[in-house]
Amino acid sequence: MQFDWPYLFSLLTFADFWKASLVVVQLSLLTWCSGVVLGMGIAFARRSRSRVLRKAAALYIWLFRSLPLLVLLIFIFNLPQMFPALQGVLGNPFVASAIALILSETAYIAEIHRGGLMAVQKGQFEAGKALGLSRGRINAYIIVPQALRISLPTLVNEFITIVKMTSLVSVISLAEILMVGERLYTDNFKVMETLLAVAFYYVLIVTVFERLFAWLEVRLDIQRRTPDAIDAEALRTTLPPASAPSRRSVQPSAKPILEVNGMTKAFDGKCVLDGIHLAVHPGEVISIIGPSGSGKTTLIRMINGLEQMDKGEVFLSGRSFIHAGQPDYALPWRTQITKIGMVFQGFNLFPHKSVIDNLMLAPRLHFNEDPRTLRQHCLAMLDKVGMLEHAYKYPHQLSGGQQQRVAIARTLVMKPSIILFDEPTSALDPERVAEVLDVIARLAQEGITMLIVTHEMKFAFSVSDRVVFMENGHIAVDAPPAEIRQMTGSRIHAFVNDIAMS
Ligand SMILES: Nc1ncnc2c1ncn2[C@@H]1O[C@H](COP(=O)(O)OP(=O)(O)OP(=O)(O)O)[C@@H](O)[C@H]1O
Repeated sequence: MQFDWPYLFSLLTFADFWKASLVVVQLSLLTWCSGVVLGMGIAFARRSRSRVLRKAAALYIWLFRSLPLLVLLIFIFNLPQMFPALQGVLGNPFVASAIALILSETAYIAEIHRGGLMAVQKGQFEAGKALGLSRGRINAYIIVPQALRISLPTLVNEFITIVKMTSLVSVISLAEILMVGERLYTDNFKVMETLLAVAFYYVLIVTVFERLFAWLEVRLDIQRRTPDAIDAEALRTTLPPASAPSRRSVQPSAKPILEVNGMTKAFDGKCVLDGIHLAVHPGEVISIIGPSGSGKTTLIRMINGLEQMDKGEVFLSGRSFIHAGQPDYALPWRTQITKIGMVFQGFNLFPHKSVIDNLMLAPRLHFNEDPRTLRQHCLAMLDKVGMLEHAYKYPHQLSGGQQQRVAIARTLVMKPSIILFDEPTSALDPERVAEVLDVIARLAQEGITMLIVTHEMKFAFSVSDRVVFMENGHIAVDAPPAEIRQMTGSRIHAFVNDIAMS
């Protein structure tokens, strides 16, 4: 039998094929979009703390990944035999196909999302939590956008798989591309010509969508973005005047702004903090030093609820803030957390947001401030840490020291009563350490209350009102630097000298 080229070319303009292509596109998009949304729900359920939810999600994924799509399609299309009331809905092959495809694809896409969610660094959630954002907002604004960006290539791949899988729905008589072809070649026996036309339509759909998604990937790729140029000098003149640095005035007699009472914590049965008591007064700068593993970071993380304590309580401005056994996101914590700022060792900037958006995210969600005023305030804080000209860059376009200065500005825009610093310079190259320490020293001069975990002894002794020396989960020394300098022959003296020599 001769290959019929004119017949093949005529099929490229055959109306039924174009209509069937539209059905394939509609069905694929509906399946993919529903799968992306529902799959995210299942992925979260899979990571939920609720055992029931975790089990239910795992069961769903196991079941619908095990069932062949063909079996599912025929089963759903024939369900009205058991439940005649469903005939009105499932009697429509498009609806039955969509339901079967969505049920099946959601299971696969949920696992893709789970991979994406797992790839987002834990510090991102903690940064959101430290900024007082609810779990839902952290997920919506910080975690999910990053997870989707990570999974996009795999999700696109899944879309293409869906397009090809739609050919199976011909089994329940939906007029998609393969079905149109089958009808033709069973009439005229021109199998090769017809199947080539069928292939053409699938390749065309896949190519169009591949191009579309490739364009989307480029648009979403922040690595390719060049930041808008900024005239920092001109911008500075539009900013609200920086408040004149208030001379530091520590009032030891005033009520503590932060009080830690009997804080105790064990990890895997090993006591890491053993009944810590600490009072921080307004305007005070306290450095926490001590050997590795003495519990400094754990202490600071428990003060703002990033880690749960076993015993004890934290008071903020005289009010109970966190206590042992308190559920995560309990009300007192929720309402007061923005008063405590946190600067992390690893910066934890949001990589999918520009510098200015990193600063604006939390205040925009917390405070009912006019967006223009808020933006000006954020720019002023960037100016304060010497980062104004970098306002429209992304975190990956900054050095470590610059990222840490942005992280400090992000904390300052929340107008906290006290800022906790967890080894703010430990992740920096030696030549970048000074620029961050300078910023912290300036904040100290302005009278901002600070609790700083640090290994920078010279800095700690020069800016602090008190130095707290921790050892084996205890506070071994809590005294002004001048007093500590007199403690020759003591353990802290030896420790400080050791660090200074190293
Ligand atoms: N999530 C955790 N699970 C188990 N053990 C932990 C956890 N976090 C901290 N620890 C342990 O608690 C102890 C204190 O850790 P922590 O990070 O508070 O010490 P640190 O004084 O800050 O040390 P470094 O100066 O090295 O950062 C260490 O022995 C550490 O291994």
